[in-house]
Amino acid sequence: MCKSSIHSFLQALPKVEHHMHIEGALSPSLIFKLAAKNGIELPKDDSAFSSVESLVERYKHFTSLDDFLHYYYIGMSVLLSAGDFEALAWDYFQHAAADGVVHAELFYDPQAHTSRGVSYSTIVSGISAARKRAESEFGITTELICCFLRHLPVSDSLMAFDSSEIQASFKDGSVIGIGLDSTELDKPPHLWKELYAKAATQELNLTAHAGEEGPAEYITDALASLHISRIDHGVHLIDDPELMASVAKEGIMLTVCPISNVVLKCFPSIKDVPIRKFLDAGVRFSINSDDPAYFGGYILDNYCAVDDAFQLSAEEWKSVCRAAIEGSWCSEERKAELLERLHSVMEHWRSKVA
Ligand code: HPA
Ligand SMILES: [Zn+2]
Repeated sequence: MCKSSIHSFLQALPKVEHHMHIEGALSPSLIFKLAAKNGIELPKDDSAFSSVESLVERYKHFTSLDDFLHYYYIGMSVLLSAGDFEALAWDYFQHAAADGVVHAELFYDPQAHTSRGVSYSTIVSGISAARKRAESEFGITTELICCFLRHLPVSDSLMAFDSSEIQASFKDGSVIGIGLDSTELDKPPHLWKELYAKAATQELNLTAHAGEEGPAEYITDALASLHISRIDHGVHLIDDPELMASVAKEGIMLTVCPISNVVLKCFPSIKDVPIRKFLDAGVRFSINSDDPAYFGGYILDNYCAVDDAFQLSAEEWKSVCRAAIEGSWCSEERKAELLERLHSVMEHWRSKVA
């Protein structure tokens, strides 16, 4: 962890989170609690589910994205009622508030719940109750991004997208964009071209996971076929200097998740995550937690890990935070407030170190 004065500076920075799966905030203790409450039997043939401690231990040994996703989908099987989703989201917002998050754009995976018989309104109403409370108690503003699952047939995504409940949540503004997540290898982005074309006609914001485990070509493909304005992860951009220069020039933001990348074996250590290379190449990025309850770190842990590995200057941290605010999908008024807040934190920091 970082030294205490740097830590307090990083804590105070007004953080925006763009890459945070709400189901990835489901802690082992909440999994066991909700499983007991809801009478859900966790797998008996996997000793990882013997106790909270054994599950925490298993999470330290993920071998790949798909190895993690196996546990991610079992974990979320305990979520049944709106109250369960509210408890999950509230757990996240308490961490977010402590870490200095001021605005969060949260992913959720409706297909993973509706396929288990949980209604869409149960998911969204539970998360919304926690969102309202986070805004009134912590001043954290939030948006929702509906993610579609790549391990399922494309036709499933199209059916979900067209469902009256999901359409209603786009129309009433409670959900502002779509994303694409889950298994990446052998699932090239262009397969979801029709889904993204439909979403574009509804003026939804568009993002997709690309170049996490998959190659840089998937980033090219996602930009060309899906017309996304952000790239989730996108770290394999580093393998294609020409593409990197074009992403920098276009100002397309990557939502980078350093601890996730190390835990899921995309890179051997945080030092290998191309943070410094992106800074040098002028690639915009935000720093995010992805699935903090599975990866052992919330957003501030990610900021601290990056600082430990790369020793960013205060000005570099300011530019990371500014890019994150500017790359958000909130109102221009909210962005202006957040930029003002960033300015105040920087002034305060400079007066302390002067
Ligand atoms: O990092 C991720 N990648 C793909 N799908 C996911 N679903 C949750 N987290 C992830
Ligand atoms: Zn993700």
